[in-house]
Amino acid sequence: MTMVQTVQVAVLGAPGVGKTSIIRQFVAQEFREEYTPTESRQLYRASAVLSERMYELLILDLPNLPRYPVSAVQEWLDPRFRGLRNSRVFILVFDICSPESFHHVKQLRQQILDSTSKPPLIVVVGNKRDQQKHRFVPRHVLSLLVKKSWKCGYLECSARNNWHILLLFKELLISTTTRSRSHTSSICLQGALHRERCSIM
Ligand SMILES: Nc1nc2c(ncn2[C@@H]2O[C@H](COP(=O)(O)OP(=O)(O)OP(=O)(O)O)[C@@H](O)[C@H]2O)c(=O)[nH]1
Ligand SMILES: [Mg+2]
Repeated sequence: MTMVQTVQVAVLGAPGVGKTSIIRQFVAQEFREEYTPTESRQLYRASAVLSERMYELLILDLPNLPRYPVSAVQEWLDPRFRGLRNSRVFILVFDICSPESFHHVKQLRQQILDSTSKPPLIVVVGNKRDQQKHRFVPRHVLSLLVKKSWKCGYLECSARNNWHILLLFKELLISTTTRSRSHTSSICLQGALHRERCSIM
C-alpha cells in the first residue's frame, strides 16, 4: 500500500490578506468577493498526489483574535498535537498592496523562530497579485529579502484569479519531501480530491 504523508499547514497573516480565500481556492475552487472575517479556527483537509506520492494536507485557518496566533502556533508546534509526527509548514500571507501586512509577516516569522529550536519550513506568500498596480514595493525586492535574509520561500499569488494557488501547495509539498531528491517537470498535483472541512476540538 502507498504511504500517505501528512503535512500540517498553518496559514497565518494579518486580517483580510486573503488566508481563507487562498485555502478555499485550493480546497474547493471557490472565491468570495465579500469579506467575512474568520471567527473560529477551521481545519481543512485535502489530498494530493505529487510524483506518485500521496499526501494528506491538514490546513489550519485561524481567526485574528487577540490570543492568536502565538498560542495557536505553539500548539501547532507541540509534537503531542494530534499525536502525529509529520511535516509542519507555515504559510505567512501578506497583501502585496499593504506594507503593514508585510510587517506583520515579519513579526510572525520571528515569533515562530522564537518558539522552537528546530526552524520549521516557512513560505511567505504575497497575495492579491491581481492588484499588482497598487503594490508597495517591486516583487524582486521582496523576493530577495525573504529568500536571502529570512531564508524562507517566497511566492506571489491571487486567490481571486486562482493564480499560483496550486503552485504554492505544490512548492510546499516539494519542499517537505526529501530535499536531495530531484524533481522533474513530470510532477503533477491534484488538489482538492477531498473537500472535507471540520473544526478542531
Ligand atoms: N483582489 C483580491 N482580493 C482578494 C484576494 N484574496 C482575497 N481577497 C479579498 O480580500 C478580502 C479578505 O479575504 P479573506 O480570505 O477573508 O482574508 P483573511 O485573511 O482570511 O481574513 P481574516 O479571516 O479576517 O483574517 C475578501 O473581500 C476577499 O474577497 C485576491 O487575491 N485578490
Ligand atoms: Mg479568514
